[in-house]
Amino acid sequence: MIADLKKIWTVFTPSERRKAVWMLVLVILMAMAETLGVISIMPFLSVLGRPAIIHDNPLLHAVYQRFGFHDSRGFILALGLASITLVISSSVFKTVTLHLLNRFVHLERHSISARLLSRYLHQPYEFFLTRNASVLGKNVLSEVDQLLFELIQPLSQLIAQGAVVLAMTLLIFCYDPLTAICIVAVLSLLYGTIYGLVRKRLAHIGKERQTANGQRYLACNEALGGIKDVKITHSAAAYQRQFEGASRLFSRHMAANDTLSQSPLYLVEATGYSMLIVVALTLLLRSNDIAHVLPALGLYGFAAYRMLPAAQIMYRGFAKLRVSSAALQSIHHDLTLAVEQEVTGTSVLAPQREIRLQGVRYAYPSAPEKPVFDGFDLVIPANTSVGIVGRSGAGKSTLMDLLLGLLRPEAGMLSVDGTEIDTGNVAAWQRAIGYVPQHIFLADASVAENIAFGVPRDRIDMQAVEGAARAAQIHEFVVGELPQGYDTAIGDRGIRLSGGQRQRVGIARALYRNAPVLFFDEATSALDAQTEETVNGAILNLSSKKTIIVIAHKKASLRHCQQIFEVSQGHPEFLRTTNATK
Ligand SMILES: Nc1ncnc2c1ncn2[C@@H]1O[C@H](COP(=O)(O)OP(=O)(O)OP(=O)(O)O)[C@@H](O)[C@H]1O
Repeated sequence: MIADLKKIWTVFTPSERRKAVWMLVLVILMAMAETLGVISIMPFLSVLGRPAIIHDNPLLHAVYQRFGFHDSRGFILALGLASITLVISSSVFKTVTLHLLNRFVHLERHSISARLLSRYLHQPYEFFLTRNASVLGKNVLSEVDQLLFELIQPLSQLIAQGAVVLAMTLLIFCYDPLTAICIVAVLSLLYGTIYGLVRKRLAHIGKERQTANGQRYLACNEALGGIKDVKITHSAAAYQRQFEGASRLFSRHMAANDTLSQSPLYLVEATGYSMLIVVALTLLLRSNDIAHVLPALGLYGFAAYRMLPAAQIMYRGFAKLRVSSAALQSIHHDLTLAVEQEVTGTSVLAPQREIRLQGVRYAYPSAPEKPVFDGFDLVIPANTSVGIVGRSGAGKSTLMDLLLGLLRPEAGMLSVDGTEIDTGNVAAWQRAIGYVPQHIFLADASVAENIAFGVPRDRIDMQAVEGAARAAQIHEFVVGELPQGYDTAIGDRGIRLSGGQRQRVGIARALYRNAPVLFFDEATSALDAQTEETVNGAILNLSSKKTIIVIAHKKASLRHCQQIFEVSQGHPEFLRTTNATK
């Protein structure tokens, strides 16, 4: 538990830790205000029960004299009003503190999920080859909620109510130490025993809840993301079952968690109120004077009224800490992932002479013993067009990812004009690149926003968008057939466009930035022969001063390229230099 508490502390940033300390101070003040409310009822009840006490008790007498009261009725009235004022003020203060606490917790949700997403986005590309995207999404959106609302919020309430219980105990202790010790002992024994009985079950629920939550997200994302395959293979029922299984388990665990963390309340309430009656009877037997018993009973009653729910909330905090431990572990782990220092700047590393892969070895993390390349050499002269072919699985996409600087060679290097590409200059190299992948990702935004991908709407250069769209042979379609031209929304992942149209939007995107190096990974495979020919011709015409690298399955798609290499068995084989001119 101590380890978990330390982890929570490290999840906060230094400024959030300072805020957390302020919250703690407010919470303690809240407990003090509450105690004052309880104390204020005592003189009122004492005088109400036995007005003569005004003159017996020196403190009451001094107050009576100081404010110039003439009869006990007026004094009782004033004491009652003072007590009401204190109780109301303490409630107002509590409400404000509660709001501040809630604000802190909700803004923490924002802060932690934003930092977690940022951590993920700054991981190297390889990280995403081994981690499932929907699990990462679940961590950012759902596990952070679990951490905040099922752990940090109950924990803050635990501290708040802990202070209340402590203040109440001290108050009763001043009045009657033995009773205070008895109350604390009984409450601790009750809650301690219950917690001891359920703690293992709570930890188990926490772990299973997290797995079930992941499976829920996975089933949902896969079914909706691959809706076409789901429809055609009629696998909706299977996905529905997969989702429902995980979702039901998740809900059952949440229900068990709520029950286990709430159920002792009734037992403890029953015990608490029974104890109150026992205390009342004992007091009555001891003094036989109801006037003496009344104030003490008022105090105990009010203290019990405040203490029992507070003790229950404390128990709930401990129980939630147990259940949410698994979520805390994974968020804490991911928040401490090392991130690549992003090199800021605008420099562009455009090749003047060559792009070179030299002695490159690369194996995927999941198959470290099976390198895709070992001792791989390739030289791409600047301002030429180079085609790369190879059978399926030969390593073309891996080669592309190495050239793009997404994958880092384990041995050997990628260099541009003799400069080795490393973490310090990979961003400058990538700024020189326009890339058209095999599967183009289109955002649910307008055509213009998709072509100028990543550029804020108001900073899009519409002339450049149109120029790129013309070169990619999509301009006529956009202005002629789309209802709002470049402003037309193309739907989630471009669902309102054909495969070829999507590819051409992707090509226009690569051309928009006017990058000196263009990579095409099977980028024209969805185009008919005539459009492919026109697109390829247009790209090569447009890019008279560009280095173009094209990956294709069919050699025929590479006829515009000046050099063609075939990748086979981890090595490039120079096939030919074509007559293609740029
Ligand atoms: N993330 C990965 N983890 C492990 N192995 C991988 C991964 N991606 C690809 N591979 C393996 O690396 C080899 C090269 O794959 P790559 O995708 O580069 O081939 P390719 O030539 O582009 O194939 P295709 O033309 O079918 O797209 C294959 O044996 C493949 O199984």
